[in-house]
Order: sequence, then C-alpha cells, then structure tokens
Amino acid sequence: MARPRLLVVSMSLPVTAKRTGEESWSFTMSPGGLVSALLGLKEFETKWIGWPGVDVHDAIGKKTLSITLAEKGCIPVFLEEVCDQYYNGYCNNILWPIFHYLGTPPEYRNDATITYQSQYEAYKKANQIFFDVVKEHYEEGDVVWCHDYHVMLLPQYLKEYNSKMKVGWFLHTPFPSSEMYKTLPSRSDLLRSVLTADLVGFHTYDFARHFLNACMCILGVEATSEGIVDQGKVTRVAVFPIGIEPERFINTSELSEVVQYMKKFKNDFGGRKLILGVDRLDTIKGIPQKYQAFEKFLEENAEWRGKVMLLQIAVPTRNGIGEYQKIKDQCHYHVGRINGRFGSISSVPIIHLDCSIDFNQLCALYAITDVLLVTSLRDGMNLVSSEFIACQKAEKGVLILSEFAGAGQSLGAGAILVNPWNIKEVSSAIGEALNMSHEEKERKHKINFQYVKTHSTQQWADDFMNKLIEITTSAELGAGLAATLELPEHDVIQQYSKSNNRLLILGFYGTLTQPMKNQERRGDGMNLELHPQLKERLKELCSDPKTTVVVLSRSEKCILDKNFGEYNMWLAAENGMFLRHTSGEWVTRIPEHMNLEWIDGVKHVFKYFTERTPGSYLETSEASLVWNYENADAEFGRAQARDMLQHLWAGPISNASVDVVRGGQSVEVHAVGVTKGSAMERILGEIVHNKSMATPIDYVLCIGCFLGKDEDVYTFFEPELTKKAKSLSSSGSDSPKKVSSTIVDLKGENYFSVAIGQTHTKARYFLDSSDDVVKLIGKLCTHNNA
Ligand SMILES: O=P(O)(O)OC[C@H]1O[C@H](O[C@H]2O[C@H](CO)[C@@H](O)[C@H](O)[C@H]2O)[C@H](O)[C@@H](O)[C@@H]1O
Ligand SMILES: O=c1ccn([C@@H]2O[C@H](COP(=O)(O)OP(=O)(O)O)[C@@H](O)[C@H]2O)c(=O)[nH]1
Repeated sequence: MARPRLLVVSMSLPVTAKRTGEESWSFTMSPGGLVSALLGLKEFETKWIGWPGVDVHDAIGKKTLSITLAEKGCIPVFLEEVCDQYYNGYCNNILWPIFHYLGTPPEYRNDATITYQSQYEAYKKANQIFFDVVKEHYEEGDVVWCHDYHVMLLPQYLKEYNSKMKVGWFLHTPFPSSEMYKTLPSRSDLLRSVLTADLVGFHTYDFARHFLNACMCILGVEATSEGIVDQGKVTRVAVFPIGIEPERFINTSELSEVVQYMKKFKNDFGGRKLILGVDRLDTIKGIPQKYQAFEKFLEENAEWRGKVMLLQIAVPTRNGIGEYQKIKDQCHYHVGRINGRFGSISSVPIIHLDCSIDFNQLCALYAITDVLLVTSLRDGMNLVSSEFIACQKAEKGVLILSEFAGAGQSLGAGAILVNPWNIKEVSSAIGEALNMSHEEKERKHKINFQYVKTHSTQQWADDFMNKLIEITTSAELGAGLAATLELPEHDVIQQYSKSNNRLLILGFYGTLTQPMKNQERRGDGMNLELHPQLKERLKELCSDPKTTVVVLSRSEKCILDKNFGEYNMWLAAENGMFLRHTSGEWVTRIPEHMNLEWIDGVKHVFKYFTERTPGSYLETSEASLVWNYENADAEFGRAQARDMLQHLWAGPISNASVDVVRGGQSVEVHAVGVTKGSAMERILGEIVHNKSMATPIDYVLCIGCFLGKDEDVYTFFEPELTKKAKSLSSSGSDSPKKVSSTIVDLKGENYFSVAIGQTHTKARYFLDSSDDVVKLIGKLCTHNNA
C-alpha cells in the first residue's frame, strides 16, 4: 500500500535560521531530542511545518526564507508578535514546568490571571497560525502528525476544519499525574482538543496512564484499554517509546575524523576517567544535582581526586526565560566552588561548557566515556543515553540513569538507576560505575546495545504511523469492528413483517428513556422513566404473540418492575443476573461458583463516599454495586470517584475477580464476566424453555446504549455465531435439556444490532437517539399480527 504523505508539525523546525543578508539565510541544526528523533524519519515523504527560530517581519524575508526552507522539505510558521508570549510564556513557562512536576512558576502566583490569560491567548493564536499553515499545505490523504505540548489545540482546529483528516498527536515530555495536571487553568480545553485526534501517543505507560486518568477525572469520560471513549468517539491512546537512528551513531563513531578526536580527547584528559553529561541547560535536567553528587563522590573518595573528571556539555536553550538564566548561574556557582575545592594547578575536576558541540566531536566523546551521568529530574525520554550506548567502543562505559527519565523504563536493565534527588545515592553510583568489572560492564552494555539497535526512530515512526493509518481506515475501524451504518429502517420493518418468531432485545437507559444530555448518561438512578411516548406503543408491541420483548438493563429489579411490570415481556435486571417474565417471579441467574466475597468491603467504601458526597447514592445488588453521583456536584463527584477508586484498588478489590467500570457519573464494581452478552445465553435458554418454542427465532432486533464491555451482546447473534446459539442448553429448567438446533434461524438480513448515539461500536447499525427508537417501535406496531 502506498504510504501517505506526512505533515510533521512541531514548534521548531530541524534547522534554526539566521539572516545573513536581505535575501540570504544560514542554518544551524536546532537542539534537542525531538529534532534528532524526527530527522530519522526517512521512509515517509515528509513535509516539516514549524517555527524557523527567528522572527521575520518583512515580506522579502518571509518569501526568501520560505523558498530556502522548501529545499529542505520545511515550511516555516511565522509567529511574529505572539512568539514570546506563546513560546517563552505559555509553552515553556507554564506547560513545561507543570508537565515536568515543577509546578507553576512563582511569578504566576502573584500575577496569575493577567499573565496567564494573555499567554494562553497567545497560545491559542499561535495554534491558529499553525493551523492556517497546515490548511494551506494539506492535500487529501495526508497524515498530520502534531508533536508536543506546543500544539495541543491544533488537533481540534484541524478536525473542525476537516473531520476526515488523519491526525495524530505525540507528547515528547512526560504527562504528569492528574494531581499536577489539574492545576493548569486551561486543563479541560487542552484535553478536549487532544482527544479530537485519532491517535495520541506517549513515551511510557506511566505517561499514558496519567493522561487517561486526567481525562477521566477532569472530563468525566470513559477510559478503556484502547483509549478514551467520549460521546461515541474513540480516541486511541498508546505507548510508542522513541529511539535513535543507531546506524548514524555507530557509523559516525568509526569515521577516521572521529577516531582522531577520540585520541586527542584522551590525550587532553591526561588518562583521567571521563564522566560525561550532555544536556540542554534546562531546569529539568538536574545539572546542579549532578554537580553536588560529584562533589560528594570526591569528598568521600579522596583516592579518586585527580583521577576522574566530569565534562558537562550544557547546550544553550530557551535563553529568553528567566529560570533558564538562573539555572546557568547556579551551575556556574557549583562548578566554581567544586573546582576551587578539589582542583589543582594541573587540572580541575569539572569542565562545564555553555555551548553545543559538533556531531563528530559528540560521537567521539560518547565513545571514550567511562560513565555517562544522566540526572534528569524528569525527562520525556532522554536520547543522549541511547546515543552514548550506540557509540561505545572497546572498553564499555557505564550508564547512570535517572529513574525519572522515560529512558529508565527501556534502558534500566543495563544501567545503574538512581534517584537524582538523592545526592548520596548518585555519589555511590559513580563509585560503583568507576569500579565496575570489565565483565559486568560488557554484560550491561550488551543488554542496552541490543535494545538501542532494535528500537530505532524509524521503528518508532513506523509504529505510530501504521497505527494511525490502521485506525483511520474504515476497514480497521475499532480493531475488528465493522463500519457502523445508519439503520435501514425499511429492511427492519419489512423483515419484521415477514417473520414468525421475533426476539426484540432492548436496553433501558438511553434506549427507552427520553434523550438525555451527555453528562447524564450511564447512571441507572431510581428516577429512570420510560419515554412517555413509548408507553402505548410498547404495550401494543408486546401484545403480538409472534414477538418476544426482553428489556436487558443494568438497572435493578425494582426499577424494571416499576417501569415495565404491566407489560407482557421479559425483564433482565443487573445485566441479566436476574430474569423474570412479567407474569412470573424473579429468578437468579448468577453463575455457579461466582466469588462474591469482595461485596461487603466494596459496599463499605461506597457507603463512606455516599455519606460524604451529597446527592450521590448507592445501588446494591447481589453481584454488582454502583455508586452514582449524577445528582452530586459534578466536579466534587469526580474528585470523590477518583479517591474512591484509589481506596478500592488498595483494599477490597486488590485481589478480587472484579471488573470496575467508570461511567460518566458512576463507579460500578461487578464480578468478572458480568456482561450483557455473557448473560444472553442464559436468557435465551430460559425464554426458549419457558415458551416451548415451536418455530425458530427468525428475527432479532437488539437496540441499546451500552457501555463498551456490554457490546458483546451485539455480536452474540451474528450469523457466524449462530452455531453457538443453536447448541444452547436451557439452564432455566430443573433438568437442563438441550435446546433444539432450530432455536435460531438467522441470516444476515434478519438480524439488526443497533447502538444509540454511537458509530464506533460492535453493533451493525446506529440510531441517533431514543426518539428514533420511539418512531421505530411505532412503525413496527403497525405490522403487528401481520
Ligand atoms: O526546542 P527547545 O525548546 O529548545 O527544546 C528542545 C526539545 O526539548 C524537548 O525534548 C523532548 O523530546 C525528546 C525526544 O522525544 C525526549 O527524549 C526528551 O526527553 C524531551 O525533553 C521538547 O519536548 C521538544 O519539543 C523540544 O524541541
Ligand atoms: O551539542 C549538542 C549536544 C547534543 N545534542 C542533541 O540533543 C539531543 C538531546 O535529546 P534528549 O532527548 O536527550 O533531551 P532533550 O534536549 O530533547 O530534552 C540529543 O539528540 C543530542 O545528540 C545537540 O543537539 N547538540
């Protein structure tokens, strides 16, 4: 299959432009891992859209720069007057510190509303400018891949413009715990926009989990193992740990120029062991902590003084921000102090360089390094660690790696992992690394080298793109879900009138109730009421001897009794755990051997929160418990639900076989496997037995507004599964008897599964709302007794 063209959108272009004349420009490579990583994207026809690193105000400048950049496959975004407030302000002074757990900078605490608001306005404007440029260059079929926290509003702008655009968003930084993220005033807008993308990617499972949590707590949406479900739209959330281009580093470190550098540097360092640090001079990289740990090491290991040195490449970055100036001063202070304390006439222990270095020199340094010291306080990934491993030569060096870098998860096995805040621990790790045996170094290197070689940038990009293409192509909609179609009403009615033994399975909440606002969905409260316009029609529908109607709901028995007691139909309460024909008594359908020991513990926690959350209530039943906060204050209810889940996981359900379902305004705990689909077999068996059916069921209409876990009911009757249904045993009878193989006679055209208000579903068809159900049932009634 031909690969689509890729539009990469990121704040920075891979090159930073400098004006050298009215119409001429020179370029240097932009710093940072994002650029390094994306340069490895070789397999795609790519256009890179981003800021060229310079303000250009005149038309000639813009034109000539655009032409020059076009030769490099780059398209400039001119941010002009919003740049400072956007990039230095909102991106790097608000989002960056919050995403890296540093919290809101102090200046915002005094001047919060004014500064914050104007910077957020600039952020919106800048995202709009990015959007305008993408719109101008977009061609049908392109994939737009948005990168990082700088463009969180872009997915929404793109999708609003063209809902068919394939849009991905990848975050290169950590996504913080929802406790930290919650402090961001624009938290909801940013999440909502990101969720409009088709695929959202993170470096680690932790970051993805934090994101899912934030979406659930802040937006009240449902998180599933595949991502976020909101109003029928599924946003896939997945983990794609980035890599490097290993061959580039391996090959470069073999160049003769690089080998020369290696010799020269070794000579310059006078036989001392080399500890290397390579970081942008960023507040998150923990450079002052690194210096203090090295100081501690020298303090406690006098025998190493004069025999080991620390070379720190501190690549300049974000110079327009006060905090970055401060961190530079702090580093200089420590270097001066430590060199004064442990230096000699012939050498100093620390060399700190405020500059970037040439790529060949960097590879030479990586190759001769004895210990690479990475002390990031937080880091999305940290590519320097991988680059070091790729360049290692004969005598292998040791990687000391912060456990707070995303790389810790991938390279931890071959590294010494440290908490960079623990100066003593890092100091000990330095000692351990310097004294490590040759064999142990080889062993560790081998593990990491294998990983780095096989997890390249190309692989990372391929994985992300393939996933994005897969989920945006209708054939793969929802991993195995067929594309959902509008209900062919004419066929539904025609088949209905032709059939002799019909089964109608209807949900209650959202199916037979009046349409509700999204926020009100999925909480089966006591106030649930049958749609007033359905009362008569349903009666008529149920009166036809050729039609069997089952209401299959999460609701309790008493709610179904109250609403449907007077109709001639089957009621399946609590997802089919309890069943009765309205003319008979409730029977329990709880499967044998179901472990329900967890119920009391969960009930205890639910009661605790019910008492402390005005308006919330508890629905208890034999095999499931629901805490519903639809009538509570929405924000408070969500916060309480989050705390409640923590209590539950830590206590009563930590070892129990239960499923936890976080609805829009409810938390449900039930025994594993209690789904509508799993109940269907038992329900069908009971009905067939009870009715002593003479002719097979030749028409099934299943309509619901169900949670994802319950969608198995839609596939239960799929023709290819008919065999399974045919061999049902009637579990309702005292002496189970095999149901005849003629129970169901379904072909493609007499089976209709219908989801309300959802197009990403396992159902074949969708209807917009329960108002459509009312109309449909009305029409079916006119064909009763036909
Ligand atoms: O462009 P700057 O503002 O100077 O910053 C440079 C980049 O810093 C961040 O890089 C992150 O991406 C790396 C690759 O995924 C990852 O290894 C690292 O941990 C991150 O910090 C930032 O996310 C980029 O947008 C910047 O371009
Ligand atoms: O003088 C230098 C030294 C290093 N790097 C590169 O900067 C990137 C840093 O990426 P990392 O993921 O470690 O951290 P980030 O800076 O993106 O936060 C690496 O690819 C380095 O090779 C650079 O551009 N100039």
